[in-house]
Amino acid sequence: MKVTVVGAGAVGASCAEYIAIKNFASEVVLLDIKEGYAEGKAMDLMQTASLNGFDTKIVGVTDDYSKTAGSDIAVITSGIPRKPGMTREELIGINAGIVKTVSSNLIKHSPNVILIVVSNPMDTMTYLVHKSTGLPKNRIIGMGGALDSARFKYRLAEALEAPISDVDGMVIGGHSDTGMVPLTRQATRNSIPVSEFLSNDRLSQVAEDTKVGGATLTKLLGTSAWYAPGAAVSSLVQAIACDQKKMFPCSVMLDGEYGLKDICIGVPIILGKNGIEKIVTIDLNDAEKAKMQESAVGVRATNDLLEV
Ligand SMILES: NC(=O)c1ccc[n+]([C@@H]2O[C@H](COP(=O)([O-])OP(=O)(O)OC[C@H]3O[C@@H](n4cnc5c(N)ncnc54)[C@H](O)[C@@H]3O)[C@@H](O)[C@H]2O)c1
Ligand SMILES: O=C(O)C[C@H](O)C(=O)O
Repeated sequence: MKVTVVGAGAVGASCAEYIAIKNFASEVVLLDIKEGYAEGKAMDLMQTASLNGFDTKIVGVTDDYSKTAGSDIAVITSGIPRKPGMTREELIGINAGIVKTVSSNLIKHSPNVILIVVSNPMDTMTYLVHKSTGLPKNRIIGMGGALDSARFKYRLAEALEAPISDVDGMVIGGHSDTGMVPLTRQATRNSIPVSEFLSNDRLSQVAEDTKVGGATLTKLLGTSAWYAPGAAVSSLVQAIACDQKKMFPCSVMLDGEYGLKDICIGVPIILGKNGIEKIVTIDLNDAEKAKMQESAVGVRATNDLLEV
């Protein structure tokens, strides 16, 4: 199993590290445009192999796509991150051009590749990859919901004063400060609805903290987060590589599901060796449906800024 990660910055390197530590891939190619940068990150990571006990070979290259040839899965993290006070949507001007070029280069050398889009604004970048590459829709997956759901579980566990392993929950909708839809009604602690333990106000607070999870970290760090994003991407890569048929909310092209068409937005999917094995439709109540539609309006407004 060969995996390419484009962008050897914070998220790309973290993602490569988690993939290696999980030890399911034979090779990870890390590619960056900055001369020597990916080579340096790859060498540093390889020097952790004997300490962390993995056999995955990590190779770094500077903008040489021939080294990515035959990749089964490629992750696109190239582009700029936001600074405190910015929205993800403000990154579109620079990142759209980068994501378009990178996805085209990847496909030239790996025609059967499954692409995972991470660069922000992620839902719109995923849409752009669909429109510019024409790849079958099962092979283009945007990563956002897996991360947002991990943050939701963190906030739920905090509110419940429970271990995170007791908690389950999912975030659907757009990967933006206002567009996320944390499914508080369906969240559970050991299969018991969390509403049995938390007041409506506390649950609303959990949802709001989840939605601004990325912005909160950006304010603290001066740039956006990388550990949880890297771990989330590595989980998606593993689900595909190991044909796990696991469910994650991901940004995928919809064709009528959830009443939406011609948009990439976060919904639950089953991930396996073919990429998207299935889009899962869950029963939402009227309030949740309205939030999803509102989220879609936001994503479409950003899509409208694309020149495709
Ligand atoms: N979807 C998500 O959940 C999620 C989570 C975290 C970060 N992000 C996004 O991921 C992106 C990367 O974040 P980061 O913190 O790793 O940024 P970073 O600046 O640390 O790394 C980005 C890297 O991309 C490289 N790059 C730029 N143009 C390139 C090109 N044409 N080809 C190859 N490499 C190129 C840069 O040299 C840099 O090393 C940002 O857009 C950020 O907003 C998304
Ligand atoms: O917040 C960001 O800009 C990066 C990423 O989308 C995140 O949620 O951490």
